Amino acid sequence: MNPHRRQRQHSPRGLYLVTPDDADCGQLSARVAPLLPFATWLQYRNKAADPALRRHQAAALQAMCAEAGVALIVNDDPALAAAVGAAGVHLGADDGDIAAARALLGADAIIGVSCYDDIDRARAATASGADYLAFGAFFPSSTKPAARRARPELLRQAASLPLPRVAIGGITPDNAPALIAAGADLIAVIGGVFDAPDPTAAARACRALFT
Ligand SMILES: Cc1ncc(COP(=O)(O)OP(=O)(O)O)c(N)n1
Ligand SMILES: Cc1nc(C(=O)O)sc1CCOP(=O)(O)O
Ligand SMILES: [Mg+2]
Repeated sequence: MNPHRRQRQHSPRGLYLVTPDDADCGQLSARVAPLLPFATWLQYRNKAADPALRRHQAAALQAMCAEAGVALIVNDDPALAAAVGAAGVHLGADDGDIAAARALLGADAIIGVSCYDDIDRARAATASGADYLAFGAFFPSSTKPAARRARPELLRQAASLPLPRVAIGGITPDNAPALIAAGADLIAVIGGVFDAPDPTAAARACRALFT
């Protein structure tokens, strides 16, 4: 079995690092490499890249993740996840359905679903075979300023569902403890790590919140 997919059998916890849009392949790899020791999962997300660049960057990150023992999850695009042998895919409301992704990626793949502030969407995703549920945005996000906002109480409510809960949106090492106390199993972070004065220290601090 792919060792990165084996995590699906356990209860994943920790930092779910998400990449910033960065068109420079070498720079993206150099920014991510020192952070991988602190990440449970890495999501490749680049909303600005064309398909060729996305393919190139996803393949480079997959090689780094395989080396580091971190599961790579590709945002939006099950076909790209399959092409580079990633561990899974993250699907939002506009990104296609779980069944199609499952058919393409197989039973072991990690398929995550955005639930925003909507517990009914989380129930439906659970019934459709999702592997984790993402809620947010919990804090103002400079990456996604117009993101719908969610309250920590939603994480408590989602404890009734049998899947890992991911919190996203404006998360930093300073504000994450309230979300973890509310039940977040993973914190998904872009700016709170990559825009920090010392990204490695920020990633380490996120990781330490789960120990
Ligand atoms: C872990 C995680 N949670 C939520 C999202 C957002 O997905 P989506 O709503 O499809 O928005 P985009 O990221 O595609 O702009 C995510 N990517 N990851
Ligand atoms: C990609 C994304 N999705 C969100 C949601 O609420 O679904 S918030 C968000 C942005 C996450 O980046 P940062 O950590 O910089 O705020
Ligand atoms: Mg999406």
